[in-house]
Amino acid sequence: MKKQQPDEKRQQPDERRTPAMPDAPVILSGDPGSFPWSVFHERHPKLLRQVLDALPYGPAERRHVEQLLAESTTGVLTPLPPDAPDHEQWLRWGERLWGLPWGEVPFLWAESYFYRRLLHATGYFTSGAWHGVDPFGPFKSAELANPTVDDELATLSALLDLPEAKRRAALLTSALWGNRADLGFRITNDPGSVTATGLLVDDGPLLWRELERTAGGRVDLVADNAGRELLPDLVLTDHLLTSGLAAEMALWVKPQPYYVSDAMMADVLAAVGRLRRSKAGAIGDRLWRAIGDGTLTVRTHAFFCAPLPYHELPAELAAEFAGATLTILKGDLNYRRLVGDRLWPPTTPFAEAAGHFPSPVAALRTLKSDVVTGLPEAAVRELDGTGEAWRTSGRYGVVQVCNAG
Ligand SMILES: O=P(O)(O)OC[C@H]1O[C@](O)(CO)[C@@H](O)[C@@H]1O
Repeated sequence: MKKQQPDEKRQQPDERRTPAMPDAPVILSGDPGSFPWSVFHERHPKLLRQVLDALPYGPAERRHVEQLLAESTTGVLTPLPPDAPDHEQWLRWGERLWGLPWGEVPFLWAESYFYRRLLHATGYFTSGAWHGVDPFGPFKSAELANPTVDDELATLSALLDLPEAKRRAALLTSALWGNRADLGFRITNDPGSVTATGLLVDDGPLLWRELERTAGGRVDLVADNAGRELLPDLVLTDHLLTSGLAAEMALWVKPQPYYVSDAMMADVLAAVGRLRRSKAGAIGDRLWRAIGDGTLTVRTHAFFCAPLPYHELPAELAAEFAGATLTILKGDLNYRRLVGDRLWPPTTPFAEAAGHFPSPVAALRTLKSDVVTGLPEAAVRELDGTGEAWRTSGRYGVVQVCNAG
C-alpha cells in the first residue's frame, strides 16, 4: 500500500474548489543531495549568518536563531510558543506534523514555517525593541540603493516608448526575469553566472489577448520579491492601468517578512518612492496617485504566508480573486502554491494543475525549484539530456495561462 503523504491527511476546506489531485508525490526536504535538502542545509545557514551580520541583534535573538538552525536541520518540528499571536493558527496548520523531523514534512510547509520561526527568533512579533523590524530590511534597502538600479529604471521607462507589440513583450520579459533576482536565490547562486536562456513556455500572446478581451476589469497581481523584481512589476501595473486594459488593479503582497525578499506594503512604498526619484519618475507619480485614488489597491492576507497551496484558499480570498478578470502570479513560490508542490511529470497540462484557481490565471515564473508543469515532451527530453539542474538553475522561465476565455 502506498505510504500516505503528510499533506494528503489534511481535510480539504471546500471540495468544490479542490481538483482531483493526481498522485504526484509531495516534495519533501529530507533527501541529502536533493534540492530541498540543500535549501535547509546550505542556503539557510548562509542566510541566517547574513541576517545576524546585517543587524546588531542581542544575545537572546542570536541564541534563538542558532537554535532554529539546529532544529530545522537536525531536530523535529516544535510549535510556536503559546503567546505568539498566530499560535493557534499554526497549531492547526501543523496538525499531525508536530514532532516529525523537518525533512519528513512537505517542503513547502517546512520552508514556510522556517520563515515564521525566524520572525519569532528575531523578536518581530514580540513586544520589545525588535518588534516589527524586518530581518531582511538591510538587504532590501541595499538592493534599491544600488546605483545600477538607476540604469534599469531608465531602461524600463524607455520601454513605454516602444511600439505596442514590442512594448508588451518587453514588459512581460522584464517582469518575468526580474523574478530571477530574488535575494534568497542569490545566496547560493552567483547572479553573474546565471544567464537567462530560455522561455520554455510562452503564453504571452494569449495573456495579452485575454487582457484585451476583458479590458476594463480588475486585474490582480500577486507580487513576489521586493526591489529589482517589484520595480518591473510596478511598471507593468502602470501600463495595464494607463492602457485601459485594467480599470483597476489589486497588488497582493505579504503581511510580514517572508522568503527573504518577498514584498510587503513597506517595500511597495519604497519601490514607488525609488521610481519617483528616477528617470521613471512619471511612472512613480502615476502609481502614487493610483494608490491614493484607489485605482490601485495594495492588499494582503494572512494566507499569503500560510504553508499551504492555493487549492486551499480560504473562502473570502477565493471570492476576492473570483472578482478579478485575470490574476497574474509572480515567481517560483506562487507557482509551487498554484499547482501544488509536487513532483509532477513536467508534461502534466498546466490547466490540470492550475484550473482550480478562481479566476483566469497567468504565471510568470523563473524555475527555481523542482516543480514544473505544462512543458512539451521534446523540451523535457532535451533538458534532461543536458545533465544540467535546469529545474532549479534560474536560467529557464515560463509564461503560462489557464482558464482564459
Ligand atoms: O522568490 P521566488 O521566485 O518565489 O523563489 C523562492 C524560491 O526560493 C526557494 O525558497 C529556494 O530556492 C524556493 O523554495 C522558492 O520557491
